[in-house]
Amino acid sequence: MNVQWYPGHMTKAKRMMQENIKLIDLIIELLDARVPLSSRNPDIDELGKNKARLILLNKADLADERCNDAWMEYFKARGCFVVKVNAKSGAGLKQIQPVVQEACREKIERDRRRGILNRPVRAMVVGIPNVGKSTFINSFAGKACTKTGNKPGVTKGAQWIKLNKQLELLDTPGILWPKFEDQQVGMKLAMIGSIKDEILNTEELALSLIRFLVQWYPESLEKRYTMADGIIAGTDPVAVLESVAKVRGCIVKGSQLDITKAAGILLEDYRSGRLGRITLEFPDIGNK
Ligand SMILES: Nc1nc2c(ncn2[C@@H]2O[C@H](COP(=O)(O)OP(=O)(O)OP(=O)(O)O)[C@@H](O)[C@H]2O)c(=O)[nH]1
Repeated sequence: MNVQWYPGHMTKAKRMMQENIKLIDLIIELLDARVPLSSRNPDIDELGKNKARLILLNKADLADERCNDAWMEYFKARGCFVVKVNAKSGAGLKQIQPVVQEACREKIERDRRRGILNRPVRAMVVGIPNVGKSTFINSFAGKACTKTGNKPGVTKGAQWIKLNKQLELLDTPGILWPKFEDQQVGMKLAMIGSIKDEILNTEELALSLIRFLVQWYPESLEKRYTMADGIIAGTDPVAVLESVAKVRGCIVKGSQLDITKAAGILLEDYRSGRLGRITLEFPDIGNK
């Protein structure tokens, strides 16, 4: 499956980010905890060089907790500051502030040496579409925050959300487009729902997901669809998808199975977490 999307907006978004990056001290990079490598755009390393960086493993509630811990270790071992969060419920957000202080220690000390005291750290949230940037900004900023509006010397239109005395957030997140050179990356991003289904072959995608689940999380299929003995063990993904269609009553024209509908149901069950907490890539063995 050849996954391509959004080509027209990329240049504009990148230019906006380049402008905004000049204004900030810290980049808060959101990754999807289910696909931390595939949801990462390496351009950020170039765009954000000389800036402090904090990685947030978002949607941690949808990912396998053991894998979350392994990914935390992976990023820490590479010298990154990392926190796992659920931007939707707010879980993990309290741990961010102290890590921000730590990530920006150099800047804070530099300010102090120059006699600048208490200048807040300015941060920008970046990430691929649908990773949870707006949700994060809203829940992290909460209700108590105030928008500080335009400031002199700052690009017109840049709005800052004052979170507390130590931290201000740019209210417009930076959108990074994922890299599709590797088709596996495109597939995984499609599985988590970051690519519009209209441009995909959902049956092919569902079959790929089934192949993965049969290998790594067979119990998730057994539990959700109470499948007959042997279907999952048989490892024929088509048989599994047909079984989903039967269990969910996806029938057309009297008795024919509606495989497209079953594929949609399976993908939605995965994306929403109804299949359980499932991570699609793991640090030790790469493409799981
Ligand atoms: N389960 C879960 N869902 C989340 C989490 N964070 C965000 N979401 C959901 O993910 C979807 C996308 O979130 P957004 O905040 O719109 O993502 P975005 O990165 O701003 O998206 P773009 O505007 O497309 O760039 C929404 O349905 C959110 O409710 C999370 O931590 N856990």
